[in-house]
Amino acid sequence: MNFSLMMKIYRNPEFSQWSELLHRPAADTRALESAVLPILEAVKLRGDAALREYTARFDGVALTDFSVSESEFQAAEESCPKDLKKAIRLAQKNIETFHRSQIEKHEEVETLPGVRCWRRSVPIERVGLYVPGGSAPLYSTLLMLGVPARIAGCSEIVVCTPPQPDGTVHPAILFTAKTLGLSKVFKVGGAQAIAAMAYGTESIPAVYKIFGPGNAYVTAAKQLVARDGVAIDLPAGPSEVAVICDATAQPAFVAADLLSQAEHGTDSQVLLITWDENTLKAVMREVERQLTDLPRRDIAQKALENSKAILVNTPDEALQLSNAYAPEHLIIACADARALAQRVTNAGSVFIGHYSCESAGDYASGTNHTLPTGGYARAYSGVSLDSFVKKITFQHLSPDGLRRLGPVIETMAEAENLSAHRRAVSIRLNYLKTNTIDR
Ligand SMILES: NC(=O)c1ccc[n+]([C@@H]2O[C@H](COP(=O)([O-])OP(=O)(O)OC[C@H]3O[C@@H](n4cnc5c(N)ncnc54)[C@H](O)[C@@H]3O)[C@@H](O)[C@H]2O)c1
Ligand SMILES: N[C@H](CO)Cc1c[nH]c[nH+]1
Ligand SMILES: [Zn+2]
Repeated sequence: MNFSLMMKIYRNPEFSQWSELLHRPAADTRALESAVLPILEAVKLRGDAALREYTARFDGVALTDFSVSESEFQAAEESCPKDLKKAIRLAQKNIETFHRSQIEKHEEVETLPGVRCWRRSVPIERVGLYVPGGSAPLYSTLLMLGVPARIAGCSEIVVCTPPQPDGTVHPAILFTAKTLGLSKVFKVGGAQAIAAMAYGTESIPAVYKIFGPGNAYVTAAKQLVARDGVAIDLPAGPSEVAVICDATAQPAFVAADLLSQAEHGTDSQVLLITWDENTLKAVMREVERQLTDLPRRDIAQKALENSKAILVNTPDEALQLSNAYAPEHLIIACADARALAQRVTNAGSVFIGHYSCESAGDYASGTNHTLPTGGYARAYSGVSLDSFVKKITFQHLSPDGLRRLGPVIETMAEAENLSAHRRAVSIRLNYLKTNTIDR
């Protein structure tokens, strides 16, 4: 058994090797941009006609109508297995519970007597949700995006997802959409779907913010349309997991977790970090064993080639490494997992202890699975209720409030040489004193 062929093993790496450890297989941004820009331009200029061409080219389907009809929703509901429907409903309930808990109470505060400030969360009216469907129909992503969009109160919710080779959408995606009360579902995927939601076409309405993960084309398209003023959620690219484990971990559990993200795509990356050599060896053996009967073995195997098993000296070093890497998902499978979790500074979502598998967060624990990848977890959060609202600030100054604050504003405006700013105050203060407008 030669597992070093799958995942590169690093034993007690020097600090000088860290940049290699933290490296992710980078997409060729230039090549991606030159593939994606013409798609965006074509959809912007030619709307549905361009969508038809790209859908034929990339998805192999000739479609005349992109919108999912009522009879297709009906057929999907009938063909979706009962136990799957039940599972989707339970996951939806948990995701709802967790995201409802994010509703903020905004307090009104008086910063000075007569000067009151407050904030209100206002839903983004038009949002577009991208549900990946290239290599797997990720209906769970629709739950992760649709539930908070609904709770936030977004009034127009557009869903785009690639058609299957027979021109339909996977029944689980349509059942989920129906359960969430989302009826605007379009059979368009890839960069062309992002362009359609950004610029609008004859059949697909333009939105103000685009959400959802996807492959490199989708992620590049989101970043490019953002230059045209459409908001995007976050860079959610190829899936990743880092597992920090000690000798108390079950190697079979850890291997299953690593493979669960490796099977997403050949560009996924997984990291094993431990200070126990025997555990490292046992996990690697398990990975090799479990790989043999994995239906998506070829994909996972390729992803493992990008992946690393790292033997560190101490738990401290494990955490430092993980914080520097900023994984999308971090599993801490250690005896004192909760204490270690307190010291996580960079990660999308953290799974604590031997029974908190990452798939729980992918589907049904309640947390959101749309998370920052590629190191963006250093500065970005995953999708949450906040992602679907704007927080508008309000203030009200009474005459007394302005009397108190006015001189401060005048002084500050003067120091910036902005006399119109100053006048906006002085003209009012003078009016309060003399009841006349000073010209
Ligand atoms: N970070 C997260 O939160 C998160 C969550 C779920 C999934 N993911 C990731 O999402 C990705 C899903 O990717 P996918 O490919 O399965 O589905 P996808 O829906 O993102 O992409 C499929 C589309 O790509 C387009 N496409 C295919 N080949 C093309 C080409 N040569 N040129 C231009 N466009 C092309 C097609 O139009 C197709 O419809 C995976 O990498 C997975 O790891 C990430
Ligand atoms: N792990 C993915 C996020 O990186 C989400 C997902 C959807 N289905 C299964 N997994
Ligand atoms: Zn997953």
